Amino acid sequence: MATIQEPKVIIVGAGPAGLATAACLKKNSIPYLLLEKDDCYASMWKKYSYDRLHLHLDKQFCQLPHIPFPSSSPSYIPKKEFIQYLDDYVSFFNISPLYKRTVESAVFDEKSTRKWNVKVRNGNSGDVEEYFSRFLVVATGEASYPFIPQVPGLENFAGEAIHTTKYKNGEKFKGKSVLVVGCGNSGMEIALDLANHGAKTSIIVRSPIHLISREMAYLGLVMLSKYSVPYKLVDLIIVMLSKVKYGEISKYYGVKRPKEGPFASKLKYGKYPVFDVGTHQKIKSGEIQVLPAMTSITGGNDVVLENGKSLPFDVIVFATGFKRTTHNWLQGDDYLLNEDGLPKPAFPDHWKGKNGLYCVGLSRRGLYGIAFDAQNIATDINSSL
Ligand SMILES: Cc1cc2nc3c(=O)[nH]c(=O)nc-3n(C[C@H](O)[C@H](O)[C@H](O)COP(=O)(O)OP(=O)(O)OC[C@H]3O[C@@H](n4cnc5c(N)ncnc54)[C@H](O)[C@@H]3O)c2cc1C
Ligand SMILES: NC(=O)C1=CN([C@@H]2O[C@H](COP(=O)(O)OP(=O)(O)OC[C@H]3O[C@@H](n4cnc5c(N)ncnc54)[C@H](OP(=O)(O)O)[C@@H]3O)[C@@H](O)[C@H]2O)C=CC1
Ligand SMILES: O=C(O)C(=O)Cc1c[nH]c2ccccc12
Repeated sequence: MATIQEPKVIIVGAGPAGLATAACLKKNSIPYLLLEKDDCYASMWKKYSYDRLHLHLDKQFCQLPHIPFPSSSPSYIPKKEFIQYLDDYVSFFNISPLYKRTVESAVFDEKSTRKWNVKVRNGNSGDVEEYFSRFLVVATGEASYPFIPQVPGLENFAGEAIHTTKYKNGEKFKGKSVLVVGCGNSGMEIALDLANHGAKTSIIVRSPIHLISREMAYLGLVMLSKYSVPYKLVDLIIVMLSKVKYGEISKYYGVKRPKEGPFASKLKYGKYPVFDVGTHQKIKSGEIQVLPAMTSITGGNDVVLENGKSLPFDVIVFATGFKRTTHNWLQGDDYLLNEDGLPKPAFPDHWKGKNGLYCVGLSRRGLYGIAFDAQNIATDINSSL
């Protein structure tokens, strides 16, 4: 029986960030343990996202360390093909997460030689297991907890109310009156999918938004990553291109663009620009109705809006994003992560905490940011051994 080396590193979360970190540690022959609460890796992609999802950045900005996408892949990778890429990645690096293991506490013990003490609920047996390591990597994602706002009367809504993580496609909603709450990339693309499937679709837009094309995002990222063009100038160019293509958006959305540019808004406030993949045309044509914020639900199916109007719906899809729950289990970290589970240190030093604590995939730079973080973490741990 091979002796199981005590892991030098415990990685929490087997999404793309945890997988990338595992691969980079493996490249440095550093033993790790990868803990995952679900029954598979990349569950957000495999189980909790909708059918028509594509990577909305060019593939060169979405690959994980050491393995490029096949040259035959399209620029914007469909979900199924991205999952295949992850499957190949896991096989190549022989990554074996420990599944159904929810980390319930991680405590740093200065006096112990083993430093991080991680308690885990085994989803199969219900038992609490204990693991120890010198280093701990938080890879639990920006989108680890589906957020549904507290809407007065929601508990009595007579129709169906779901979060985007439960939405696959619009087939079963044909002919139904569906309200999408939230106009981020999930909400805008799901509204398009619903309209394409014959649902009577409305979407709530309550805050300023940036509407850009995938090509504009590509131009922005190339300017930033390859030519180090200052953010402010990139944002100025992107907003100008957006105005040329989409005009004054308040005419259709009832809101203006934010004062700060798309890249600045994303990095400072986590407000992502909306990549238009066809929704704008349906909003312009009136096929998708834009509504103001909702205030409550009354009388079974009626949604009350902030303009005082009340409209009946059969279905509500909450495209209201995600929160993090790191603060529920990570103890003793007063440096790296804030109450919202995001890094306090500014980029590019956001991935390294104290006492051997690291985070990966929390820099609001998507898969591109994951590759950056994972390689830095493995290099830093390697230099500490
Ligand atoms: C719908 C959607 C589309 C996206 N599209 C893109 C895109 O096109 N391009 C791009 O660059 N980025 C995109 N992103 C952003 C993000 O970069 C990627 O989704 C990527 O999957 C993030 O990977 P991750 O590993 O950081 O997080 P996740 O994929 O969320 O993985 C985190 C893992 O941690 C596990 N976990 C959480 N808490 C615990 C715990 N306490 N114990 C054990 N395990 C735990 C979860 O089960 C999960 O498997 C998208 C995000 C979403 C939600
Ligand atoms: N590759 C792709 O094609 C896709 C990528 N993504 C990515 O996944 C991540 C998550 O995106 P997404 O799921 O859209 O979540 P986001 O957090 O990006 O968007 C949430 C939206 O919900 C709105 N909202 C929240 N609460 C309310 C409320 N009470 N009433 C009305 N609106 C509300 C927010 O508006 P407000 O600003 O007013 O709070 C915001 O517009 C992002 O990084 C995104 O870029 C998502 C889908 C597709
Ligand atoms: O899609 C996401 O969640 C991402 O964070 C991908 C991403 C990386 N850099 C960006 C710049 C503008 C918009 C999205 C992204």
